[in-house]
This record gives sequence, structure tokens and C-alpha cells, in this order.
Amino acid sequence: MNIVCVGAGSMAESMIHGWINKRIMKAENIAVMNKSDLERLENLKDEYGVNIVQKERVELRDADFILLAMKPKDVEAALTDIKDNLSGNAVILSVVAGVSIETIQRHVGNLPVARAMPNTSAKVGKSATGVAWSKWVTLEQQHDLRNLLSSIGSVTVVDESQLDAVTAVAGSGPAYIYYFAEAMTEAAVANGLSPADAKRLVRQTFAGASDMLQHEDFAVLRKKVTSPNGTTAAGIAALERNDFKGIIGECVKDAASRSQALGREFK
Ligand SMILES: NC(=O)C1=CN([C@@H]2O[C@H](COP(=O)(O)OP(=O)(O)OC[C@H]3O[C@@H](n4cnc5c(N)ncnc54)[C@H](O)[C@@H]3O)[C@@H](O)[C@H]2O)C=CC1
Ligand SMILES: O=C(O)[C@@H]1CCC=N1
Repeated sequence: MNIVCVGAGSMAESMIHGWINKRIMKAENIAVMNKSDLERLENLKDEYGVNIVQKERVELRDADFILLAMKPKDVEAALTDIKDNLSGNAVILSVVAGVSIETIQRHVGNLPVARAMPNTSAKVGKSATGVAWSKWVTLEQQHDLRNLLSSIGSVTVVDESQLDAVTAVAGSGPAYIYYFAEAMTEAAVANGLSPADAKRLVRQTFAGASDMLQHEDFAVLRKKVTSPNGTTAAGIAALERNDFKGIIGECVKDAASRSQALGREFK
């Protein structure tokens, strides 16, 4: 199986890292191309052993899967640029936020197109990925796509209309968690801990809690920490007073709306 990554930024790198780490792909079967940054491609070649798409672009013609991993505004130019080099057998796997299967097919014709929304935890094999595909994707190709995506984490097959929600929760989600970790660290320092100790404590608290989340119901876990009239109850009361759930609700709603807007903007 051959894959060409069109767009070689942080998302493509996370996926390449996951595929090679899990030995689902050999580096020699992966090729990368981008808009203009040859140094970036050379770096990926040095780091992972992947190929760089050559001027003649045989790699594109031989590809079973084309990973589309550029910003939404660059999709049209990228597809216009590669469409004459694609074989009819290639499946396009887009991770671009918002841009619909219909829009992609308008540029390349009735090629099989799948849209996935992974996240950067692909790098450590722990992406939470949602995927939807068009009717042109055969059962065998669906099977290969599941394999490719499950090598970087969990896979949830959804209807394309649900991908905006997947993007808002799982695609963007790691950033909310990092933001929460930053806020906890700042609060720890404000309450007298050294920055180094604060960071170590917060990092391990997140790591331990995220392990626990795998095994028990979220609310049950929370209740087990929360002694009546204790410290956690006081902390949670502050979250409730400040409408923490409302804030998170708005955060996810705005991210999903932005995903829809990107789809309209780059139709
Ligand atoms: N970073 C993240 O956490 C996630 C990103 N995504 C999606 O992945 C896509 C890529 O995001 P990043 O990797 O973060 O962006 P990035 O900015 O790190 O990389 C974009 C890459 O696209 C290339 N590119 C631009 N125009 C091109 C063209 N015409 N032909 C070929 N290559 C071209 C750039 O040279 C660059 O290598 C975005 O659409 C984003 O919505 C999806 C899930 C998570
Ligand atoms: O922020 C973005 O638009 C992309 C999509 C999901 C994560 N990063």
C-alpha cells in the first residue's frame, strides 16, 4: 500500500509518526509533498525515512491513498495541482476541517473520498478519530481506511453531517485540555508552588485522571473524589458558580459552527 501526503505539516507528521511507529506502513511506501517548503520535506525524510514526491510525480500515480492535509483555504489549489496525476484507484483521505466530500469531488471527479477528523495525539497512537466516507469508497477500501486510522488511535464511523461536532470535540479537544492544564499550572503557582513543581503535579494529575477515565463512568469518578463539604466540593462549586458547563458548551458550539463556516467558505 502506498500513501502520498499532500500537505506535510503537523497533522501529516502526527499520522506518519503513528503509522511508522505501529508498523502499519513502511516509510518507503510513504511520500510527502507540500506547497514550497523543501527544507520541511527534507526534515521529514531525515526523521522518518519517507520519500519526497519527485518532479515527475509517479508517487501520486502509484498511490492507493492520498492524504489531504493542508489548511482549508489551500484545498482548491492543491487539488487543482494534483488532479491530473491521480489514478482512478486512489482513495482521497482528507483531514481538512470543514471541507465537504462534495467539494473535494467537485475538484477531482467521482474518486472515492473519505473525510477523517483525527487529532494530534495520533503522534502517540491515541487520536480520537471520526471518519465518514462517500458511496464511492468500496468495502475493501473502508477496511483499509479503518486499519490506517486505527493505527493512530480509536476510530468512530459517523455520518458526514456529524463531522463538525467531531471536529469541535475531538479534533480541537486536545487544545482545550492543554489550555486547562495551563490554567491549572498558573493557579498552582499563584497558590504558592514553584513553576517546576506545579508543572510536574499538573502533568501527572492529567495523566492519572485520563487513565482513570478509561475504566469508569465520568460522573462516578468525580463523585469519588468529592468528599461532602471538602476541598473538591469547594472547587467544583466555584466552577458551577462560573457556569463551567455553559462555557464548555459554548466552546464546542462555536468550534462546530466554525467548522460549518469553513465548509461554506471553501465550497
Ligand atoms: N493540527 C491539528 O490538530 C489538526 C488539523 N486538522 C486539519 O489538518 C489540516 C492541516 O493542518 P496542520 O497540519 O495543522 O497545518 P500545517 O500548516 O501544519 O500544514 C499544512 C501543510 O499544507 C501544505 N500546503 C499548503 N498548500 C498546499 C498546496 N497547494 N499543495 C500541497 N501542500 C500544500 C503546507 O506547505 C504545509 O505543509 C487542516 O485542514 C486542519 O483543519 C485536523 C485535525 C487536527
Ligand atoms: O483548529 C483547526 O481548525 C484544526 C481542526 C481541528 C484541530 N485543528
